[in-house]
Amino acid sequence: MVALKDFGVGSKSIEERIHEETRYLLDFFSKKQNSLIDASKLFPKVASNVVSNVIFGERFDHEDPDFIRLLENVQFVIEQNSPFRPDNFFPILEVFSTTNQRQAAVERFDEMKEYIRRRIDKQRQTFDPCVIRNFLDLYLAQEGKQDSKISENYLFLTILDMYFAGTDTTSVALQWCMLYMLKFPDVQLKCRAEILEAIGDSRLPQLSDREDLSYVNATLHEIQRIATTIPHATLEDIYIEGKLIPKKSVLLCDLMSIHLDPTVWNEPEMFHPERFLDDKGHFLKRETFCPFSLGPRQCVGKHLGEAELFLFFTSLLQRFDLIKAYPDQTLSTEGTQTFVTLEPRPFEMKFTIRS
Ligand code: HEM
Repeated sequence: MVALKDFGVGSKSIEERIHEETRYLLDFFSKKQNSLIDASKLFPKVASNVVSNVIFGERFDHEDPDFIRLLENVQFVIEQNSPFRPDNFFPILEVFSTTNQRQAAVERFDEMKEYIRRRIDKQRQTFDPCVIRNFLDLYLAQEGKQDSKISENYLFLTILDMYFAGTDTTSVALQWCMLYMLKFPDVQLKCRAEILEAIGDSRLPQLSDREDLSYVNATLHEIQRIATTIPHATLEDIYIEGKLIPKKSVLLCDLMSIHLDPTVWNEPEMFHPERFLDDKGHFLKRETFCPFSLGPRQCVGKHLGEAELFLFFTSLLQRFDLIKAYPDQTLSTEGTQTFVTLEPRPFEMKFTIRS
């Protein structure tokens, strides 16, 4: 995980990996002009494909049966082990969970392991220790060494963790981005104007463009004030302000209490990208903005997540008008707390090539 902290693992940069997925998306939306798109179905595949690219060194076609099965298995195993299952809160309910379910989770996990094992074997044939191409190569590079830190089981669990932590969070953040652009077309116009002025439309946006896009940056930060949370478990009894938190408790950090604190933010319920701009219109960093949490256990995928949001958001606005599915469509900005993230209510939208 430490090696992955900036996800610059391998010969391809984060930017190249995200650009590969971006090109697919741009092509997909160009072909689907004026069709209704359900963002909640598309963006999980987009986000997990970037994770796939980090792990396996290449993206999958969205219809590839191996990719679909891999995602189904990841989802199934995660749901079976979720700290949010009712039987985690009320252990008595465990008597109702069937052996079949547990057995099915074990079988899915084994199937996934088998798939990853096949990929490792395939990769072994072209492996060159001097050229680390992706996460699996990192594993191959230290396989069999005496001081090796990654066992095969650790590798499987880490891959599961990456799909789990890197899919829902990024996909939900992208869905919020779309929703806010539909809801606030004036902000959408301002973002696009800034993108076209700084970059034009003959090349894809790059991470180095970030400093020239203060308003876009401010808008992304403002959208991300609607935060996501991911749980931790305590390894031992701990005391916080005299209160005992017993060993093995699942802890959630309520980031929204920081992002919506009226003593910190003026009218926190209002969508107002300008709060992240200074008097001169330059991007303004705010210490109380922490969608990736804080401290040693903050999100290890922070740089990857930020890069994905920036590159997908700017590339889509550069090419397309994001428009409501129906002119009188009402869009709620109230979220639903599902699993670990606050998701927008399902909505459809259209992408038309910029007028
Ligand atoms: C917009 C996108 C993302 C957001 C908002 C986000 C947010 C978070 C948050 C709030 C945490 C909990 C930190 C804590 O409890 O202190 C977390 C943990 C984590 N995230 Fe992310 N994340 C995003 C993308 C990603 C990506 C793309 C990956 C990797 C592929 C990733 C991997 C992880 C992992 C492995 C952890 C657990 C870290 C630990 O427990 O030490 N995240 N993330």
